[in-house]
Amino acid sequence: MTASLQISQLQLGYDSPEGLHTVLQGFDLQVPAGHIASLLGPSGCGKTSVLRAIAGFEPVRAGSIHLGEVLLSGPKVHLPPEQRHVGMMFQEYGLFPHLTAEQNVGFGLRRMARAERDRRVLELLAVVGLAGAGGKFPHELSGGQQQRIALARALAPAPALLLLDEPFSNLDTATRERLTLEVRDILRAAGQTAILVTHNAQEAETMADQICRMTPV
Ligand SMILES: Nc1ncnc2c1ncn2[C@@H]1O[C@H](COP(=O)(O)OP(=O)(O)OP(=O)(O)O)[C@@H](O)[C@H]1O
Repeated sequence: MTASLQISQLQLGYDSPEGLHTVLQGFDLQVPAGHIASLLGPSGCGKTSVLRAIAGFEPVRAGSIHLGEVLLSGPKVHLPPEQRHVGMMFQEYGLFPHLTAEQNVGFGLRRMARAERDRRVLELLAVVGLAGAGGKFPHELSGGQQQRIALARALAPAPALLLLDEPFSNLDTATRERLTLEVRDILRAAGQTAILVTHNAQEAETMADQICRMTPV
């Protein structure tokens, strides 16, 4: 079930030989359930680090991350990534090349009963407008189609929150603009809470209900 996100006074950093390299400090973000938020800012300001922290791949140095009522990360709390109900979609599509489109979409549903999984995969392929492409391999699909399959795969387990890290940056301008609108409509129709990372202001304005402008610390 889709959920709200609350990030309070988040601090993130990396250990270096000179000590802690702080990337982010006192960062707050509230995203109501069903909203699309965008993190917008120049390279290196910490956008990807915030997503990694939400997904559970980065420890938080201070502050907290709640998804609905659940504390994902906080002082002495770190829920493992697989227990967070957070989905992800990245710029490299990340599709498995040896699996068909429908096998890719069904990848996160392996624990479901076969019939239910098949039904969900067909439903998601239809949602992203690729109902007839389930048997194709990634190399038989265009970049835009691959990205739509990646979106279907990310949505299939019905994550509470979907993270999108520059998902359109490898695409040509026309495909990128079309897909931005399509993905926005799909997320809105699903009532999916989502966070989009981008350094493209126009993309952020097209997709998002709210924009969080970030600057390097
Ligand atoms: N694993 C790591 N170890 C050390 N430093 C890191 C690591 N990952 C990121 N950083 C540093 O953290 C800062 C923020 O990086 P991050 O990737 O979050 O920025 P970004 O805003 O997403 O940038 P971009 O738009 O280029 O992807 C940068 O200074 C980067 O060098």
